[in-house]
Amino acid sequence: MLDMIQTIDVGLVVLDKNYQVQVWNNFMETHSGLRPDQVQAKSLFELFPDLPEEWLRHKIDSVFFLKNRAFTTWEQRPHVFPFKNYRPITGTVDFMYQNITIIPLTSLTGIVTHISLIIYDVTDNAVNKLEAQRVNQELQVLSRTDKLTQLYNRGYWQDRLEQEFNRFVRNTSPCSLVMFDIDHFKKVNDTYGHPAGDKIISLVGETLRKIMRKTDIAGRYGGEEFAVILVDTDAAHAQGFCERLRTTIEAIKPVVEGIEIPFTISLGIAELDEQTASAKEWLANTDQALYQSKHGGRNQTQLFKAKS
Ligand SMILES: Nc1nc2c(ncn2[C@@H]2O[C@H](COP(=O)(O)OP(=O)(O)OP(=O)(O)O)[C@@H](O)[C@H]2O)c(=O)[nH]1
Repeated sequence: MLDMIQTIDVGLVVLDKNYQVQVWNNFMETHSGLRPDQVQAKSLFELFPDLPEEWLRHKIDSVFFLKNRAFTTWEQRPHVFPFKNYRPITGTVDFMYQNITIIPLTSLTGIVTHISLIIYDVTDNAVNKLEAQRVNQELQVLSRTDKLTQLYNRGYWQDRLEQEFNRFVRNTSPCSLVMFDIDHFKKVNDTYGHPAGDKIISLVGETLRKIMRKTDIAGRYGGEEFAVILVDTDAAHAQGFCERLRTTIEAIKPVVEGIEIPFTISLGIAELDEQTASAKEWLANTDQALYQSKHGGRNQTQLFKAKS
């Protein structure tokens, strides 16, 4: 029995009521560097001052008291014992991830005199799961990002528009929607080529990201059309934002492959109000304001006004 306990590939520690070590198997010796005779009858917390003492005492005490098993997982606490990780495949992490089971050891008279800690090395599982989570998160970001501008793509942005509309219905803090479009962009493509056009689109995305607030929700709505939800912003402040964006873009005069390509944008704004029945209507109102800017001579901002 003792031979078996010594050679199994999990850690086994038996503690008495004073947290003093009674059994310390090979696994524990190998990973801690402490021989059984060095730990025998010594308090676990003196041997390992870095252990999460209060938390572990609480767990162990409840096993003594309730006579039930307790478990801790690496998701709650990556490791309890600070053992180094030597596994070849998951060698990128420094510490061994651990799951621990705490088992009450009952005497013939039914009293819990000792508890046993079983320590499982779950580094491979943990690292694989963390890696899968990281990749999923990355995929999620990629699936909602427009490659050229690093803004949200149309699909994701439209979901956010619906969300903001529903939020407004609940708490009515002001919210404005801006749509804008690069003026005479067909001419830019036709004159300087599609790659130059792409550079201009990406430059607009970059400028927008610099000017907007972190809480604003910006997307590339179409080819050379952009949309921004200005959270907590009324029409007057949205107008200030639009003019800042418009004049900044007008002043850029980018040079693409040695040629200066000045360009401008036209913008439309609609502040959300109680008369707006849906996100779709909000978008249509904003588009109408943008249309007025185009027809008013471009390079300007127009505000949607509901017909009275
Ligand atoms: N380079 C590039 N061009 C695009 C992209 N998406 C759409 N376009 C082009 O954008 C142009 C849009 O042209 P129009 O809708 O006629 O509008 P416009 O020329 O900007 O004129 P106004 O909007 O009326 O000022 C078309 O030539 C499209 O081919 C893109 O991703 N890259």
